[in-house]
Amino acid sequence: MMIHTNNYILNIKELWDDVPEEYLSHKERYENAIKKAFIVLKVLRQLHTGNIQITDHRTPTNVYSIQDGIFRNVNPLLIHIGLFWSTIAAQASTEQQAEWLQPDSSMIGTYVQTELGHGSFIRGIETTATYDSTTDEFILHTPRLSAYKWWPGGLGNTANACLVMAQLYINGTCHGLHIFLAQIRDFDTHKPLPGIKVGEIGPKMGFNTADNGFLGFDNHRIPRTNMLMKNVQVLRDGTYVKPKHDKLTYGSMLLTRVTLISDLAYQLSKAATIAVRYSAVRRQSPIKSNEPERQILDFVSQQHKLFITIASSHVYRVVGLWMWNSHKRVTADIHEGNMGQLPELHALACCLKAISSRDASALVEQCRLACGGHGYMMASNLPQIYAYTTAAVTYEGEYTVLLLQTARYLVKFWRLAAEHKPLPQNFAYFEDYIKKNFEQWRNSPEGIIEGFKAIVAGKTKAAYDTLQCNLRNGREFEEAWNMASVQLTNASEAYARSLLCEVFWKETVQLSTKVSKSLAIVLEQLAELYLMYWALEKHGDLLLYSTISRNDIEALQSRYEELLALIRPNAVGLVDAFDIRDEVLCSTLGAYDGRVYERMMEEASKSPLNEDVVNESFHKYIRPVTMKNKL
Ligand SMILES: CCCCCCC/C=C/C(=O)SCCNC(=O)CCNC(=O)[C@H](O)C(C)(C)COP(=O)(O)OP(=O)(O)OC[C@H]1O[C@@H](n2cnc3c(N)ncnc32)[C@H](O)[C@@H]1OP(=O)(O)O
Ligand SMILES: Cc1cc2nc3c(=O)[nH]c(=O)nc-3n(C[C@H](O)[C@H](O)[C@H](O)COP(=O)(O)OP(=O)(O)OC[C@H]3O[C@@H](n4cnc5c(N)ncnc54)[C@H](O)[C@@H]3O)c2cc1C
Repeated sequence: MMIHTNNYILNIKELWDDVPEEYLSHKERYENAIKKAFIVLKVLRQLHTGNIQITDHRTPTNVYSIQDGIFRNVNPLLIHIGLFWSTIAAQASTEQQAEWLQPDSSMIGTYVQTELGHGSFIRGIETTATYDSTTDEFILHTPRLSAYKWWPGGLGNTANACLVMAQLYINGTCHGLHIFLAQIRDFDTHKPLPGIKVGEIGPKMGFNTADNGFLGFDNHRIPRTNMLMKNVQVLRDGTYVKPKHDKLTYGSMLLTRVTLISDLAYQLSKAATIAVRYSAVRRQSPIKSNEPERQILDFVSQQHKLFITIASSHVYRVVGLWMWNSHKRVTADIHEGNMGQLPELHALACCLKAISSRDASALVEQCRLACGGHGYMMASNLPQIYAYTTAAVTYEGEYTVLLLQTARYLVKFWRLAAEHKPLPQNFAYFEDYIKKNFEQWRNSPEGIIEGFKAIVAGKTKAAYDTLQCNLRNGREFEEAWNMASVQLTNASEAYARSLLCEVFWKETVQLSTKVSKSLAIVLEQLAELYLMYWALEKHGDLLLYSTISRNDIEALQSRYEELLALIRPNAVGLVDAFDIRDEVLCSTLGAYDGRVYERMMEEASKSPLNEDVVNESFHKYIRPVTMKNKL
């Protein structure tokens, strides 16, 4: 059947709510979401098997992105689709994949790693998987309350299987964390299997349809062949065959961190679309007293809040793709047995995931504030986008924890530089910094990129020197590291920013040669705006670590303001170009037709509090008090 999938999905009536989901109870929201999730899953399966064919080259992406509109919150099958299948595909042996990755499988799975007691420090995970060679089984066990799994999406009510991260024990020896496939509910009745305690963790700031759950095992047995065995094996006699790299088990986290960058770009484009369109419709105060009220988008301070959001969405789209391609290359190398590029990929993914999620949530919040009071309405959809985006600062590796991973990588190269040992080309600037080979400041994108590299070098040096000083004062390495951790995270943050600036600028310049002259001009303006914005934000660091002067900063400020004016006429066109349908934006403020006030009134009329002209609480509670002496 040849179908244009977007229209197909848009026409499935059950996927679209008459009553906004905010008016539903926690339970009703889940039930509504799960109904929709299985309609979407069916469409995805039909796409997979070719029963529905793609007539639009962008369709696979759109099926996923349109889910934001269908669920407004989160698809309870997000982890089933996004992490369960991908982890099996990446970490299970060929035979396991053939058995488990069937399109008509009965398994609805999730990725179960975090525990009540441990999320960031995963070596501290307490769930055990003990090999019993007499029965050829692993025994999964939750030894205490803190070992209960806590958080996995879809675990509460939906999943009947999961990939569980547990400490592997063979003959009393702990071999560390490994991943096991465990069935947790009966496929037919959906009742928890004996030895399984499973449930949902309750309402959260966002992710309220994600069905996050808890799970405990009471000596639950699974076949030995349920350990994911692509990179590591346990043989029938209990022999342990080590992986080629001891962090390959962490591969799903690495992949998700990479994919999140593009997802966050998309969330930013939604927030920018809403806030820019609203700012073009909204008029408040004249600029000159004798003039009519102006579109709020004409206020330069409003442009300052919004254009960086448009630019940042492009940055994370470009850098997300760049990281995706790096991940593909490194994974292909790993298949060939070459692990050499893995540490770099991990270091990049950590800091870029941390900064992209932090930037995205700060900018979404900025867009919400830029819409004034109306941005606070759920019907603007900005609160939901914020709640979704800010969760990404924590999940898949908490912000600070990930920056500290990247800091390990930076410190290694600084040590090489300090000891005058050879450095890879991409860290040659560390040596320049040590030799004080400072470039003369240039007020240009290239100059700013060099300036950011000087900040990375300067901050890494400061952190490294503090670390060494702590060591000289007799501290043990881990303690010295903890004492330097504020400076270490600062160095990582600067490193991420320098990467973002460099990759975005270079890719934009390259892209500009392939598109029309007029488009190239706008793309370069956005890229330049991004670099100028961050140079001005970090001007204190530039003064500390580069050769920039006060005059240079003033010139940067003027150019930045010039760019705001240049971008203003294209602002609405730029967000229209994100091409996000009204059904996905779900925003009274951001719809394409600009009927903001009409839509707000239409949404308000859906409030159950408007169902009765006089609410019954008046008779029960208000009237007895207000009319007490008058009756
Ligand atoms: C679009 C999808 C939407 C998704 C929806 C949301 C779903 C959310 C799901 C989740 O949140 S799942 C749970 C995610 N949990 C985490 O991310 C936990 C974060 N913690 C960690 O990753 C680790 O604990 C740690 C912080 C990396 C430390 O691990 P560990 O204690 O084992 O490390 P060390 O022994 O200290 O060794 C560090 C050493 O290892 C290297 N390394 C660490 N991770 C990786 C990796 N993934 N790949 C490659 N290498 C890795 C690291 O570079 C260090 O190397 P050296 O410096 O020692 O050379
Ligand atoms: C919406 C959502 C969905 C999730 N989905 C899943 C899922 O599907 N599957 C799953 O397994 N998990 C999931 N998680 C769990 C998530 O991965 C963890 O919450 C996350 O890894 C952070 O761990 P934590 O909660 O233990 O935070 P903690 O590590 O306790 O962090 C608390 C504070 O301690 C600091 N801190 C901790 N360690 C260090 C350190 N070494 N150095 C410096 N500071 C430190 C942190 O910076 C932070 O400020 C989800 C979480 C959320 C919010």
